[in-house]
Amino acid sequence: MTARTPLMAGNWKMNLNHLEAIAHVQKLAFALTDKDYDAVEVAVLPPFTDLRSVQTLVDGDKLKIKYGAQDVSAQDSGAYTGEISGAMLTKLKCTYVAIGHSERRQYHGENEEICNAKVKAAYKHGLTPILCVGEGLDVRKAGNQVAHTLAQVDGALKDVPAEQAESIVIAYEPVWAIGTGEVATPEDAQEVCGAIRGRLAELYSQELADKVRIQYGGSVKSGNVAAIMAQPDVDGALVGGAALDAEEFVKIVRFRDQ
Ligand SMILES: O=C[C@H](O)COP(=O)(O)O
Repeated sequence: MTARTPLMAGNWKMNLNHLEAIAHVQKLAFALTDKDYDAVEVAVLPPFTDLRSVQTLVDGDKLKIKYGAQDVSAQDSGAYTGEISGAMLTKLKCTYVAIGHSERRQYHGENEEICNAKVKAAYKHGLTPILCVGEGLDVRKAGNQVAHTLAQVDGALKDVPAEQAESIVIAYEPVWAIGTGEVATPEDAQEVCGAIRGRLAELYSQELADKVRIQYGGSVKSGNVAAIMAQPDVDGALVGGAALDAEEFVKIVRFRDQ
């Protein structure tokens, strides 16, 4: 089995303007040490309007924090008002881009076909997708969380070759746990994250599946992160609300101390 470096990513959603973004990243940079970066990869996903400020800070101070966007257009360029292309994000030296977050699926009608096109667009432009998947409460109550989530994985990875898919990050985010304070139990997280790894092995190979990082997301906090990270198929967290508090996010990065 390949050792997977945990990825702790803060998804700021529609919070923090570009000035607040600078102050926030400075706080993270001040607190995080080489010891932290040796153990964990740390990333932030600010709103589009913050990315240039974050890039300037990260470049200027040679920070080890990675960053990325919360969405990307499936198109390369042209008459797509309001869209941001992968090339634009690469130009800003983004590493990651979240694709198919449940809020994009819920409020912007993003389905498997769109997520698949966005995954392909991300790879085309040299970005690493953080593909977000996960079931809503009705599906969970019916006990169909694994089948539902695996169908999302299948759809988003359709015709994506192994040499690209091996670098993907998949974030399992049960929708009922997002922003609700109702975190999945470690066993719930492991059940679905393990099934995702199993599906990657079927779609590609066990070797590829063992390389892919699978995050859990949904009400992650410093108080619950250690138990979730102790699960064998959980390789990081996609953190929403708690990532807006720099001190709390640093504690999450230091999950081994909690
Ligand atoms: O992308 C992050 C997730 O939506 C989790 O958000 P949350 O930590 O506020 O529950």
